[in-house]
Amino acid sequence: MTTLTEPVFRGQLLRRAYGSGNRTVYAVHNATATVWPGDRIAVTGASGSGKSTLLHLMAGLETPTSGNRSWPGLGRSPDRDPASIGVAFQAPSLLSPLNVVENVELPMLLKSVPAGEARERAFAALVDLHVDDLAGKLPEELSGGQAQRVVLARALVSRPALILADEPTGQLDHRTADEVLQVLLETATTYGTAVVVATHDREVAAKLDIEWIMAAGSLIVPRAQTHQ
Ligand SMILES: Nc1ncnc2c1ncn2[C@@H]1O[C@H](COP(=O)(O)OP(=O)(O)OP(=O)(O)O)[C@@H](O)[C@H]1O
Repeated sequence: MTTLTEPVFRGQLLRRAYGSGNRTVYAVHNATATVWPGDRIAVTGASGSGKSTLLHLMAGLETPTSGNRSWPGLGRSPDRDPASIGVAFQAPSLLSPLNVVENVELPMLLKSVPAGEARERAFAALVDLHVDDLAGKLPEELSGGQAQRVVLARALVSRPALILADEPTGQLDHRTADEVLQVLLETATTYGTAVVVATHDREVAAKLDIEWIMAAGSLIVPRAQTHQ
């Protein structure tokens, strides 16, 4: 039976290799870490150090070359229920035929939330992220920063147990970045959501409680997080 005291993610000696032979790159090398409900984690490190690959492994979107991972606190694997993890990744991920509000309500409809409630919650998330005026627009009509906020609204709206966000404020001005991070953290507090944010921005990292550092594929985490 699932209890609230189980981690939402556990990875042990996770590796992800690209290429083969002497061209093999270990984007992530022997990463071991645990995420507990409500954790607020920044993943920092230089460009190319493996932050995005780590988040993709944690989301179940990449298969590890070796190592084990599990999501005990989610009750089931994200392979079977994609809506239980909210993801906000760098690659354009909004569905192009759907407008903004339809994109944001989609994870809830997949979870069988009634359509009226899904629409209401989608609007509320857009209001929180100051993009409700864009509700009827198509993804191709959005700027990079607007799309980033819509993707974040979609990640938050189904109140997942775990949100993984890759540079969620990378295309935003300073003030908007602060507001967006605030919304993310408030939502996390309200719903006990664990948040893992990959970022280059020291100010963003300073607002989170725990720092994981990626260095050339190796993950350095606070000691307490490797032994639980
Ligand atoms: N699909 C892929 N095929 C081959 N190599 C890849 C692939 N994805 C990532 N890599 C390599 O793995 C390493 C880690 O990449 P990753 O995107 O995870 O780093 P990052 O820390 O997120 O970088 P950035 O901060 O620039 O987004 C890099 O050397 C990259 O070139």
